[in-house]
Amino acid sequence: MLEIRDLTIQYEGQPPVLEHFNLSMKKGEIISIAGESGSGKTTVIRAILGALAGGGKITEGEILFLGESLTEKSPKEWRTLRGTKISMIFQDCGGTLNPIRKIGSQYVEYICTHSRASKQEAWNRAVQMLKKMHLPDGEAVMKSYPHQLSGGMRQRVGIAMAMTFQPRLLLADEPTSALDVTTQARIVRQMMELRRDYQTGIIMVTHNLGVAAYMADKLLIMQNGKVLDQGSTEEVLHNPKSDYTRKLLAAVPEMEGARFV
Ligand SMILES: Nc1ncnc2c1ncn2[C@@H]1O[C@H](COP(=O)(O)OP(=O)(O)OP(=O)(O)O)[C@@H](O)[C@H]1O
Repeated sequence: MLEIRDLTIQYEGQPPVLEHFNLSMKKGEIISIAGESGSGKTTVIRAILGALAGGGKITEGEILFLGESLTEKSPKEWRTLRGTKISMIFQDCGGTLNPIRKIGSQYVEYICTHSRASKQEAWNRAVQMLKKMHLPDGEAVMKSYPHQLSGGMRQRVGIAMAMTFQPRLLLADEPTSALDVTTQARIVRQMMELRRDYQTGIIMVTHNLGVAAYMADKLLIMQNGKVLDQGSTEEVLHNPKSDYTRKLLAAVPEMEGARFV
């Protein structure tokens, strides 16, 4: 479904921040990218999204999604893909909601921008998605302002929005890092339910190897723009090739059972 070949990315006037990056992803797969701050994790997913920050450029390589080259797409074509076939969630999706507008009006607008749904259809669709994310009273959430919800609830609204069009690929940048452990665990389980129900593939960037180990089929460990370890989660956890991965693993206090940090 997604093939990244030999991808190299540079920000203006700097040496490459990502070098010869490769990744192959099947439908419905969950891939985690872990590694220290500044290793290039966010750059990878922003490149897939066609939204590299300030002056970031792909200088080599290509990204193929559903057999088509993304790197050859115009910004307009890329925008069409975003929000329907490829979606993204952030560390604090709630923070991207407008604080002075109710969730309902923002969610309905989002659906109407990306489809031909009427406002009523969009409202119903939104409530249904909120229910899917186990928000107890979707109607009440729709009538709330973002600040009236907890961080975990806002994050679930963000994930519900991102999943509305049942994208083939969900890019998640530290989706649980800002939350307490119990809420993290709940959101991790809910993301896995979404994969099960919609066969959405997920690429998740995380500092948290516990979350990565629990969720991912494949694991990539990065440092300084390079991939040090890559393979099935089992393989990387039990037979790491690099000293850096071994060090990261030794620093995870507990990875079994329901503990994610
Ligand atoms: N807009 C930018 N302009 C210049 N350099 C940038 C920009 N964004 C990122 N970089 C550089 O690219 C490198 C990789 O950054 P990136 O954000 O991809 O790392 P990361 O692994 O996601 O880190 P973190 O875990 O802190 O988010 C870093 O050296 C960073 O300084």
